[in-house]
Amino acid sequence: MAQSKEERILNFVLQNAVRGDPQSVLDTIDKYCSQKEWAMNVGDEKGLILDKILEETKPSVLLELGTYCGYSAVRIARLLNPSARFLTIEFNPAFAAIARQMIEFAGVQDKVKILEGPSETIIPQLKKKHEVDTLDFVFLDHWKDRYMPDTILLLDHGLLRKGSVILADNVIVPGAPEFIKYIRNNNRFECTNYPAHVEYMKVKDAMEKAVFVG
Ligand SMILES: CCc1ncnc2c1ncn2[C@@H]1O[C@H](/C=C/CNC(=O)c2cc(-c3ccc(F)cc3)cc(O)c2O)[C@@H](O)[C@H]1O
Ligand SMILES: [Mg+2]
Repeated sequence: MAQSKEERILNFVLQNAVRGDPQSVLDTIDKYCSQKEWAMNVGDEKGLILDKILEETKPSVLLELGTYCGYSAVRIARLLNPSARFLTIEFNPAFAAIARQMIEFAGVQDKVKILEGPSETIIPQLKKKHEVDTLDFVFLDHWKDRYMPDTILLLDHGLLRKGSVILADNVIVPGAPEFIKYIRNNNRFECTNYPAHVEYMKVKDAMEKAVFVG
């Protein structure tokens, strides 16, 4: 069976990165995706914005929507303290399998748990089935038309508390206009925009941080 792009990225990492070294996994994915095949990883420029916000927030309980190949899961997990709990939701089984191998190769498997399935099904299960009380940090990087409904779902299920940080990728390209309209006009969130570029391209993009004020 012909290999998928995602399998090619994973194999390039397995053959070129250093096992147990998350930074080498990130650098190797970025090298492959900037030189050989573009892929929708958050990348290093927006990744550094993500790193800075994580270091400011120091979250203990985190959720990511849209694992894909696991680049941002590795990026986030490498900065967490051992007691932190990080859940990432992915509904494509092939991508989840690749991400699992990527996370294990990077050596961060003890900090990340991949939950396979659609976010709208899993979010309502987080409290009872996954023993989550509230989330300190949420990274939105899945289908862009899901950012708003899933944010509302998080609110409806009492998963946000005063100070919870939501960080959304791609608010310019591909764009998440209804999410931006919703979150910037909702006085329960304080929003900050972080201009950047689409990963591995010169096209302008941005990330949006929304802090829940309770
Ligand atoms: C049902 C809810 C739900 N539940 C669970 N998992 C879900 C899900 N909905 C989606 N997934 C998974 O998330 C990932 C999708 C991510 C979608 N991301 C972009 O489309 C994107 C595009 C560009 C770009 C494309 C073309 C350009 F020209 C420029 C930029 C750049 C970026 O950074 C981008 O993130 C996949 O793994 C899905 O399986
Ligand atoms: Mg993205």
